[in-house]
Amino acid sequence: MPIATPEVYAEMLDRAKANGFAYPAINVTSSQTLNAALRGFAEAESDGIIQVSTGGAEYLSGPTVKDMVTGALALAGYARAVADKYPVQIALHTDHCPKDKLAGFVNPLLDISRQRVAEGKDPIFQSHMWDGSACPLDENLEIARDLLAKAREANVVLEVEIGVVGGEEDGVVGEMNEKLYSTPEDALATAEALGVGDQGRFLLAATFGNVHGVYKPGHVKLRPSVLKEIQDAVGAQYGTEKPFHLVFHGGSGSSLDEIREAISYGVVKMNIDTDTQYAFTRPVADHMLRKYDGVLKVDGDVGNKKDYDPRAWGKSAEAGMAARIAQACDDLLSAGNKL
Ligand SMILES: O=C(CO)COP(=O)(O)O
Ligand SMILES: O=C[C@H](O)COP(=O)(O)O
Ligand SMILES: [Zn+2]
Ligand SMILES: [Zn+2]
Repeated sequence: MPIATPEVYAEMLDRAKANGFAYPAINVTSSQTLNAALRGFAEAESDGIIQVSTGGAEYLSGPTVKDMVTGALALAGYARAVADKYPVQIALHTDHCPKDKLAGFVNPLLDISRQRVAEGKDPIFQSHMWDGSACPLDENLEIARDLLAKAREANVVLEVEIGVVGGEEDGVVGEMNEKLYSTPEDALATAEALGVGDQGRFLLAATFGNVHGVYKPGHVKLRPSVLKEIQDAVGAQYGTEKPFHLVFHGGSGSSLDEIREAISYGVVKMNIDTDTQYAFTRPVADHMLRKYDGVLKVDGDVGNKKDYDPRAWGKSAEAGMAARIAQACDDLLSAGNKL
């Protein structure tokens, strides 16, 4: 299938909310992890979302080049070419973009998409995330308002974050405090600033103890009921049930109960990175340890080209990651549910 058009993406998101399921949103950083994600979605017969972080985009441009726009465009171009071969709908998204990176990432990408849409083409990415969680809420929402207007012109969905996601993001470890839980007041302010879909389509990452990375139990507690409080408060004010399309960050390591409860409150997208990173690398570790005398030139020997060919371990890595994604599709009830 071609990459989801804005119309198809809108239908995907609305179907998920109406039918009580969510899409895994998988972070990718290379053609291999992208191919693994496509394979995982196809094997689960699930539509899905593939996303790239600012660090991922920088890496994709070449680790010495470090240009986020170049890397993001390269990833999208590659995805557009290969996604055609899979029987599922895939939307492309860019992950957390803080204020100091807007000018070098989301703004130029939105400009390119606006230009394309003016020429009658589809946008490059179907959605972008603005992460204003480090700003005061007023400023976060003011920037979100501007971006939502630009995104609307580009036929792009905007994801915004209220509250804070803990753990690691681009190597920076965030604080663990009460800000990890969004409040109904934050959500009401969001609806006031951005509407409830009438000023342009947006996704809301309202936090409920979400953390990037996987930690030992007891670190922070996920409280999905925070999402219900938010939907109920804003729903009562605007006379709609579950007004927000919600995003669950830090999906790795979450229990099935937490996931299913969150979905029941209107989560339509769950981000997964750490678990799929591990699922990719685990088979590589196995390969290197089992075949160390093939991948290394031990004691002056010549090694084994068949073992150190990057495709040999790359294929196992991709299979491992694809299986974890198929698992996520089962957990999120998107498996077997494609458009
Ligand atoms: O939220 C995420 C990306 O935005 C992913 O979080 P995890 O790495 O904890 O799965
Ligand atoms: O933001 C969280 C995702 O796990 C992306 O991670 P990254 O910023 O290290 O690419
Ligand atoms: Zn954040
Ligand atoms: Zn996140």
